[in-house]
Parts: sequence; structure tokens; C-alpha cells
Amino acid sequence: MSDTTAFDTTAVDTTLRTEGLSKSWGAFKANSDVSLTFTPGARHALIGPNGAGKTTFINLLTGGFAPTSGRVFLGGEDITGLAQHQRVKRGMTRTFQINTLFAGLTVLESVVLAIGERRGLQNVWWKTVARHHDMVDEAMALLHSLRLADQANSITRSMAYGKQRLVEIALALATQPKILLLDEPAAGIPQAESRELFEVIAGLPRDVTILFIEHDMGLVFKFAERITVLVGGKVLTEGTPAEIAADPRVKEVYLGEGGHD
Ligand SMILES: Nc1ncnc2c1ncn2[C@@H]1O[C@H](COP(=O)(O)OP(=O)(O)OP(=O)(O)O)[C@@H](O)[C@H]1O
Repeated sequence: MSDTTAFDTTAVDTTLRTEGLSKSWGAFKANSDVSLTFTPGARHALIGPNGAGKTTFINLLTGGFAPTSGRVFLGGEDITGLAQHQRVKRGMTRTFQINTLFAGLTVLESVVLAIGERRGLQNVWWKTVARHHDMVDEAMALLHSLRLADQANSITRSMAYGKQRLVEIALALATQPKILLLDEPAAGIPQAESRELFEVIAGLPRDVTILFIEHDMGLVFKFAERITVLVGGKVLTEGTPAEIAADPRVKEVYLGEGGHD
């Protein structure tokens, strides 16, 4: 992709790392001693059977849950104790739900508002925000990169579900993340749309590290460059798609579950 004007390209250390991250509810351990490193620019998938603890792990990264023990580091900084918005400010974002956010606005209005929020203009309504032409330009550049420019004036609520997912990603990118966390971005959308969605995700600039949870193994093996397998809250293994595909323990987990291909 040539157009990277909407993204922060500063060469800082954006490595995301967890150290012994654990989360328990009573005696139940949803995540146990998870130590992972996500290198800058990675397209990294987190897979595992239902209930393996994948969403819990994402919540521990974003600050949605406080860990029972362990630490999260971003670019060498210990961010374990930070609130969610402080992590967003440092460059770690997950997708927003447009079903509840901005649903009656157009795509462009929504993205401009998200950019305005990043710039500390959260109480300014659309008509005022629209006077900030640079924000409209930034929003349009972002929409071009996501193949959404021709739908800039569509009401998000009226769009195909797959396109709405892309708008959610646009809103997340408006925060200029270094790390983008996607929890089943293709869930509930038709297969043709999910492939297009992942093609767009894969084409995002390399200064955005992407960690995604996905159950569709076709999408995982096509788009991930590194895969971590979680089972019962623990890391079973991590490797390249070829290494994971050849690992008999991974096959056993999925054959045993029978729910996924
Ligand atoms: N707030 C909570 N309180 C108690 N238990 C929880 C809570 N959140 C999740 N769990 C439990 O933790 C386990 C892991 O859940 P999690 O959603 O992280 O799994 P997952 O791998 O994302 O599953 P799926 O693929 O089905 O989405 C599940 O057994 C779930 O019931």
C-alpha cells in the first residue's frame, strides 16, 4: 500500500509482550502463565477451542480485565496497571462496536469524530468537526486504505455487515494504533465478505501490528504469519503456519473438539 498518511510511522519500539499472565475466577483459571511476544508488524493469530481463554487474553491486554498475576509490556514499558484509555493513548486498540457507537451517522462522520476524539475534541459535534478539513482528509485517506472511500457517505447501520466490520476497523485505526487487536472480526459475515475483510486487514501498513482471534482455519492459515495455540488457558504451542499445521498436538485438540475444520 502506498498511502500511509493516516498512520504514525515513527520508528519506536512497539513490541507487545506478556510475562506469566494469568487470570482466575475463583478456582477457575481462564489464563495460566501466558508469556508471549508480538513483534512489530506481525500478523499474529491466536487460536484454540471454545473456552480456551482467547478473549480473556485480549481483555488482559487491553485492560478490560486486571490479571490475577503477570505483566504486560508495550515497547518496554510495564502497562499492567494502566486504564484502557491510557493503553489506547500508548497505541493499543481493539475494534469498537458500531452497533452501539455512531450507528446513525455516515461512515465519514463516524471516522472524523473518532479522529476528533483522538485529538481531544470529543465534545465537538459533527458540523464543527467538519470545518477541520485536515481531519476530513485524514479520514478519507483511511477510508481509501480500507476500500471504503466510495461508501463514505453511507449510513453505517444500512451497510452490509462485512462493511460495518471494516468501519469498526476504521474507527480503531483512527486512534493511530501500533497494535490492533481483532476478536473474531469475520464472525457472522458471509464467507466471500470475510475473505475480503481479511485481505484488507492483511494489506494494512506494516507499522501496525495485528493480533487476531479467528475460528475459521482457512482464514487463519491464509493470513497469519505466526500462530499461537491456546488450550485450557495455557499456551500449547506457537509457530509459523507450517509448523502449527504439522503439529500433531494441534490436530488432536481440533479433532477432539470436532467443532472446527
Ligand atoms: N467474567 C467472567 N467470569 C467468569 N468466567 C469467565 C468470565 N469471562 C470468561 N469466563 C470463562 O473463561 C473461559 C474462557 O473464556 P474466553 O471467552 O476467554 O474463551 P475463548 O477462547 O475466547 O472462547 P470462544 O472461542 O468460545 O470465544 C470460559 O470458560 C468462560 O466461561
